[in-house]
Amino acid sequence: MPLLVGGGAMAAAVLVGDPSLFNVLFCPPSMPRRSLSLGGKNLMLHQPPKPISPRLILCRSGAGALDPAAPEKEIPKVREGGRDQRKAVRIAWEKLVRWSRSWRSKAKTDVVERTKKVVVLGGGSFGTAMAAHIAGKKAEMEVLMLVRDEDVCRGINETHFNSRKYFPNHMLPENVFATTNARDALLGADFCLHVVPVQCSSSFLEGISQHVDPKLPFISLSKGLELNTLRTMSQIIPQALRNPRQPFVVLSGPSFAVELMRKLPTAMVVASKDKNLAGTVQQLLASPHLRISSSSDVIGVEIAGALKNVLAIAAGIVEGMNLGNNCMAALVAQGCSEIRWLATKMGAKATTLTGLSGSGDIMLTCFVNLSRNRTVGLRLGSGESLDDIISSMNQVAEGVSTAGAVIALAEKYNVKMPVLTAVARIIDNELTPKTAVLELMGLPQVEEV
Ligand SMILES: NC(=O)c1ccc[n+]([C@@H]2O[C@H](COP(=O)([O-])OP(=O)(O)OC[C@H]3O[C@@H](n4cnc5c(N)ncnc54)[C@H](O)[C@@H]3O)[C@@H](O)[C@H]2O)c1
Ligand SMILES: O=P(O)(O)OC[C@H](O)CO
Repeated sequence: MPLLVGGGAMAAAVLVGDPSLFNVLFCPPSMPRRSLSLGGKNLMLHQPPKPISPRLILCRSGAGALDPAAPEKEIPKVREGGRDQRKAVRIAWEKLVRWSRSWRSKAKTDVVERTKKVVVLGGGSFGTAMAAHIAGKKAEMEVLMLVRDEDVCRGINETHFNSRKYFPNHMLPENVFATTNARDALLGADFCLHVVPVQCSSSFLEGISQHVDPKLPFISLSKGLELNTLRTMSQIIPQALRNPRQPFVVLSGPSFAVELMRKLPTAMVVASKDKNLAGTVQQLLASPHLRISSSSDVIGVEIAGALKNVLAIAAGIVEGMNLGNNCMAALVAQGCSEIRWLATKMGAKATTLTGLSGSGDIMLTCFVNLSRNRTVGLRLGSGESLDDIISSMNQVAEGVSTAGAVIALAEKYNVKMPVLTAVARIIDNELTPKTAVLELMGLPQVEEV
């Protein structure tokens, strides 16, 4: 693949046709160059001295890629440089390793040691993946999933698979069990993971509240806003349980269930008003393939997690309409600003919005086809009706309901949110994707804020 040199060439490549035909790179003037005429324009070209391939950086991928026992492929040297420079880099790396080791030596492990039982509310895609993750931390720990479906329950207990809709190829650890009985599920639990879709969480929790210990810490993984009340999970859970003091943390960030299940490296954030509880849950969940940061910004993490699903629908629409990469980048950047405008007015910290639960999850959900919200958008953009899309899906896409709630919140906090409002209008079938794009492109050209 030829390599285009310099900004002029890059602009020219875009003008003359398909930029994907080129490796585009800025090179030092000392590199040998040749010129080429392309589409009537003279471009400077050269072949790279060595092939530059992502494979040199990402040697291995997939499940088990982090297994320390697996043989390491030799990484070819791709960078020339003086001995002093290499030494400086090595020293910087060694400093990082020492710092990391001293942290790890101080890290507490008592939470996992003293945890005997974890209950997981919700037997869907993410509930199953998180149950498997926690069970993998200690074989003696009981991880009990509360599910609705008797068949799913039997499948998990008898075959160790949740294969009816999810993960037919992933055997669950032996210490994962299931029940349909809320009392049995909650009895004696040390922690509770809440992984039920937002719109049905309140009624579900009201139905089981008599079995919930008022001191049981709730870890919420559900991402969304309740449609009519505009509540987040940190409001829904204590209200449904009629206990304003129910210990609560929210866990969010870029994390597709299937990748967690495959033990691929993942990073998330826990947020709680109770710093000790955030630290405790961090310890409970962190593993060699799951990094957990902590935060006190509950509203920031919740709003970012809820709104990224609506933005992912917008990104899918752009993809479905084949509007190109420029459009996608512009849309996602605008969406990030809209999320920041609303979230900061609601009290979120700007740093949260550029962290894992904000930018991290926005990148994952807007750009990766595994996202169900993006898939809804993609199908809307390709001309399918929302009813057809929803009736053919067997998993939740939280952004569909959250879209309506966002617009009500935007009004309440007096924030203009053109992209997210357009998504809500498309979902309400009041605007076609095409008209929405034309209207968004016609908005006043304003100063960037
Ligand atoms: N799947 C992921 O990769 C992922 C990652 C991070 C967060 N989440 C969040 O986790 C939450 C759950 O997502 P999921 O992927 O597990 O969804 P899912 O559609 O795979 O499963 C939903 C589960 O909730 C149960 N459920 C549905 N309605 C219910 C009701 N009325 N009462 C009780 N249970 C009910 C279903 O039986 C099912 O077990 C969502 O808020 C989602 O945004 C999902
Ligand atoms: O499949 P989605 O769109 O619900 O996204 C799943 C997770 O939220 C990704 O972090």
